[in-house]
Amino acid sequence: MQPIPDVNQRIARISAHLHPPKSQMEESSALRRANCRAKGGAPGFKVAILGAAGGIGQPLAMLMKMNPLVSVLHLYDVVNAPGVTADISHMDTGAVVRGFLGQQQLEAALTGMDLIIIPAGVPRKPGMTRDDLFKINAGIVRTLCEGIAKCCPRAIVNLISNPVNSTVPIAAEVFKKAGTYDPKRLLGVTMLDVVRANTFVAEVLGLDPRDVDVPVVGGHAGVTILPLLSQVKPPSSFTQEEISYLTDRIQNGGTEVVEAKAGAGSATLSMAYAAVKFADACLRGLRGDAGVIECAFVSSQVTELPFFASKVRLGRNGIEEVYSLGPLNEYERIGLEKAKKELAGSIEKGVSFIRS
Ligand SMILES: NC(=O)C1=CN([C@@H]2O[C@H](COP(=O)(O)OP(=O)(O)OC[C@H]3O[C@@H](n4cnc5c(N)ncnc54)[C@H](O)[C@@H]3O)[C@@H](O)[C@H]2O)C=CC1
Ligand SMILES: O=C([O-])CC(=O)C(=O)O
Repeated sequence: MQPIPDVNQRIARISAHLHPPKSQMEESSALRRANCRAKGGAPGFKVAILGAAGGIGQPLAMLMKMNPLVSVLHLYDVVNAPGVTADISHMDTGAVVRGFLGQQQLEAALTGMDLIIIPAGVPRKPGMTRDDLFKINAGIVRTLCEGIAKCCPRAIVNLISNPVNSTVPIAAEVFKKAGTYDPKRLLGVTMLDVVRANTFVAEVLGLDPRDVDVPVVGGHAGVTILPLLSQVKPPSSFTQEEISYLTDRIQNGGTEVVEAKAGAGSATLSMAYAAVKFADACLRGLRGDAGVIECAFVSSQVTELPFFASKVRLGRNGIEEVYSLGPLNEYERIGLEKAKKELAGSIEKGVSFIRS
């Protein structure tokens, strides 16, 4: 049982809350309250979301607040972070929530974190490719990663901002430049491709999606998204028509949502779900759980390309093992060649953004 604080201590605490020092007065009341409630020593991991007020960021923050592995949740954005923080902080779950607004609070948001999740940046509108986002998102990712290199270089980074095929190489180059790069700790989030593949394959097979596991390799844009239907669990066979339909639907799942939202953005809710599924796997790995395996876009020797998405085993140091692709059929081998060709250009574009 917690010891009951004596009356003087309680009055002092209430007084500090009502009359905070000037620096705290200048912060929003949401930040002040979250700070008052900080528990410090609670078990669990410290997680920061960068871009927490956005379409993905908000449901992601809500779901991470519900995750029992999280003890501290930092919500950073360049707009509306105090509002989202005040809102999320009222949920009666364990994690202590703190908000951080604007570049001048980035370092405070990052310091001490175990896991950083980055959904910051602009989304697509109909007619755009993910690569069309490079112009704006490349600079955003660079700035945020410079902060990570300075304040929490040992944190695991889950990068969601598009184009993932280029933003992950950008992050790697920023970390290399700062002398902090650890390829085991940088993961591009491709989980939504797996989530979609499980859903669409389950629909075709008449199964519960929770019982289906589809490896999706390559990258996270169009033909670089390569579902390996020959390796679906439970083992299943498909007609050529089903294979063409499923491959096309999985590769264009993002565009399906962008078009349905008709200018109001891209996938946010399914992405938040996928991001939490992936972050939870990273945290279970950090905790030391055995056999945590998910697909992600990572530094890789599986092909001749420096980055590639495939199954990885997550552990106390981030990525413990990157798995090879396993046996591919002829259709998948052709798909792999197409994927590699496009990926090579996207990776190079990211690398040269920092080097040149
Ligand atoms: N990897 C994946 O599977 C997926 C990736 N995405 C990508 O995620 C990104 C975010 O998408 P949405 O949340 O829908 O966009 P959004 O526009 O709703 O939210 C983005 C948030 O980032 C914030 N932001 C902008 N610059 C920032 C900076 N310098 N520092 C911190 N925060 C900053 C904005 O203020 C905004 O709150 C997009 O690039 C999108 O393409 C989206 C879906 C799936
Ligand atoms: O399609 C987009 O622009 C967003 C995204 O990456 C996805 O939903 O897979």
